Amino acid sequence: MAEPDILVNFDLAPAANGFGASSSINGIRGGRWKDRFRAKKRLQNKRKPSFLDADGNQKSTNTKSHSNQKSDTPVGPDHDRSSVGRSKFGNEHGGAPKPNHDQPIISSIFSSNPAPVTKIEKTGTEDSAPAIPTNAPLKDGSAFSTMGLAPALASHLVNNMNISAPTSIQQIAVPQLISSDSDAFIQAETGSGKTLTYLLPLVHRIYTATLNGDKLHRDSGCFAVILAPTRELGRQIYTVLMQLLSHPSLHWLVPILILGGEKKKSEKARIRKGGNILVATPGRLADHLSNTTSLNVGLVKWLVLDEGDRLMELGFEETLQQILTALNERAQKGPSNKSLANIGLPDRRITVLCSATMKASVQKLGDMSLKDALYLKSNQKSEATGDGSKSFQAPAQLKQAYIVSPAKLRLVTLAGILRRAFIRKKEHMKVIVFFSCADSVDFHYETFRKTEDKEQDKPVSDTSSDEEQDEEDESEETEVVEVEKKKPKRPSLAAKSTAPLIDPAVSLFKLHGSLAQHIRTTTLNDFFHEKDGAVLFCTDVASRGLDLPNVDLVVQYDPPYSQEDYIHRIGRTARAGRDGRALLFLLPGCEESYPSQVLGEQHLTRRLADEVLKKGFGNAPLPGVSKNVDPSWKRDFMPKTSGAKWEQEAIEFHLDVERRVLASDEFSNIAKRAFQSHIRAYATHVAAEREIFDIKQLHLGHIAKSFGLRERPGDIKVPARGKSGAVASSSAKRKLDSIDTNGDETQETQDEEELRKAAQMMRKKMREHMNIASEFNIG
Ligand SMILES: Nc1ncnc2c1ncn2[C@@H]1O[C@H](COP(=O)(O)OP(=O)(O)OP(=O)(O)O)[C@@H](O)[C@H]1O
Repeated sequence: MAEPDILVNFDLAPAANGFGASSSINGIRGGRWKDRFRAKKRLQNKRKPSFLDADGNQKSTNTKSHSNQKSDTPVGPDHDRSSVGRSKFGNEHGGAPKPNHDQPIISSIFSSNPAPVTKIEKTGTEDSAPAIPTNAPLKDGSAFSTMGLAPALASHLVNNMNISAPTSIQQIAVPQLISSDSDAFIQAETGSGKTLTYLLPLVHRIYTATLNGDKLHRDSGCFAVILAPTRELGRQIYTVLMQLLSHPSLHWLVPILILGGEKKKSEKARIRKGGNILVATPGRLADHLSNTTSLNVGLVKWLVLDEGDRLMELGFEETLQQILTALNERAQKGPSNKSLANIGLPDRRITVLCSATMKASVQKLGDMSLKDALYLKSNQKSEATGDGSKSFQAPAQLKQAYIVSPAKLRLVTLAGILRRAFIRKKEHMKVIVFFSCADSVDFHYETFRKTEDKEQDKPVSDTSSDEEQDEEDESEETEVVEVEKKKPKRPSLAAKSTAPLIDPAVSLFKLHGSLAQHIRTTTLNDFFHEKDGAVLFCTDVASRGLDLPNVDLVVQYDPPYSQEDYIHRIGRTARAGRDGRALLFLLPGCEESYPSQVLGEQHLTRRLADEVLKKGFGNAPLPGVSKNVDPSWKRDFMPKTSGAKWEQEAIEFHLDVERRVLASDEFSNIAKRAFQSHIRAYATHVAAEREIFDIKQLHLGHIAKSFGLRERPGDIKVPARGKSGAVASSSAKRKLDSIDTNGDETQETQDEEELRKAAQMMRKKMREHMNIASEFNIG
């Protein structure tokens, strides 16, 4: 955990006069923990009591004047202090102050914010002309009918699927995969139609094989296996496959979908009936290969590994190896149906690996599964790079931007962006916002849906984990696509609400790996079909492969964990030649180097935080924000600002969230969990990026503020999961306490060596926390 900040946030006696500090220690306010650490040491040596300012910064007590103090705690001494949430810093009688950790920290979101460290050279506007799309269907006269596809299939695409011309990768790869029996690695931009790129050749070849030989049936055997890393992606591939197979000449070809989280019994029944193309997640397929004798894979001629790098990242390497071994063993026994030999299917099993990005894990998977593979790559040139040679290029028409927002302004900035987005364009518009962890998704969902209406959707229960890890759980009432069609109508189980704080007409959804599978499925389905404006708050569970229509904007509220994740997240917009915008949130300071150091190949423009807030809050009053905030609150806690309407509106918005957190144990617990998980997730950035996402630079007080929390970070008691309302003493808090009170760790020296050791120790502790994967709810 981010103990460094806690070093100064703990166990420091408040000042005799809560408003008495005119300056921070040695002029240091906020800033790096190291500086505050040193300041604290110096102060301890002088044995002077000190206290925290409203932002969790340390203040000395040796001055009574507060004339120079920036109005962080705009609370006058004569104000009534009895209300919940009022500041009670100080001791009116001037006696020795006692630490009072029960008191919340009240501060303005607009004060004490660190300024950006980089110069603003070029700012972006939302209205500049889009570049020529690089993942669009070709307009050079290319047609599916000239690519070697069976005429029935080519006309089916045009007439029934509304797909008239191939994309660049389709034009390159489809003919090669039709004519060659080589393995292949397909790499092309997000949204460039890779799914059809591998489905078309294999469906074509199975189809033409049946023209040459006996009619095949669903129980003739399985010819192709397609593996997807997530259930959502598996379902999506299955849907595209169903559309392709809906052609009358292909009705006999039966696809089967087998996914983690689904009922194994019903899957077994479907496998027994037979199917020719299997779409699966790896864990569940491996399970069936071991336990379902009726699964006939002796004839498998294609193995497709979609989102190959993600399959590896999720730890499926061993499972994939098992699958490959099982397929090899059964193939060696020869086709189980002799009459199928020599009908035109490939002699050997073809493996196709697919990804929008190329990284070491994909290469490893390639080494494991491919032999003399063709490397099939889109040759669409990006204006940005000119030669199309970059391996991490986003579609050229996708407008990428970033915003440097101080921690305390993050929440209102997000609100401003979302409001603005729907003021500009309402109908059909969809926005996806990525968060680092499930708890943060939950908090922001609760924040923006702002229900005081008890009838509104209840919090959804957390019953299953991300991806496939909970595949053994058969207790869930989940259905596969075939069954869904027959279900009687019932109220949707989607994690969906209205979003009055954005726009009353906008629907808000949330998606993460801790939601039960049936809720995930329904949520995605409802978001997909939403006709009006919609916002999806999600984790990276929605970053790969998902093809959701009309997504105009992708916001990365928390930065991604790798360059590849960045590309995949933003790739949820600007698909198949459409426009799209992406916005990345960064904190002032070392994070500002992220675009140049990590995303060098991308072209991000910078948007100004002030501009965003002005646009989001400057027009109409927020419809959902309570205007019944106690006027004395406003008097006490709304600092003197420039007086601009947008500032006042933003402050009202934030105060309203804080008020709701204070007023509800349930919401407060959600906020605390989110804060804790957010910090922990932050510490999991890859080692190479740790200087950019440096946990030691985080100002925990400010981060807590962005979760509507007023407690000092070290006083935040994170409730035990699952026991609503019950607040358990968090282990994190104990550990943090021990850092502050353990003399071995804090008393001795002020020199650099000591500091270095402290930093090392804290990093180690962080890693220990991080290893307890279940403790923080990422996914
Ligand atoms: N030739 C085409 N013309 C128009 N639309 C197409 C064409 N091919 C595919 N599409 C559409 O483009 C969208 C993206 O396709 P797909 O999901 O296969 O992309 P992808 O390259 O796999 O993306 P990602 O890398 O994000 O997984 C889908 O809506 C699909 O229907």
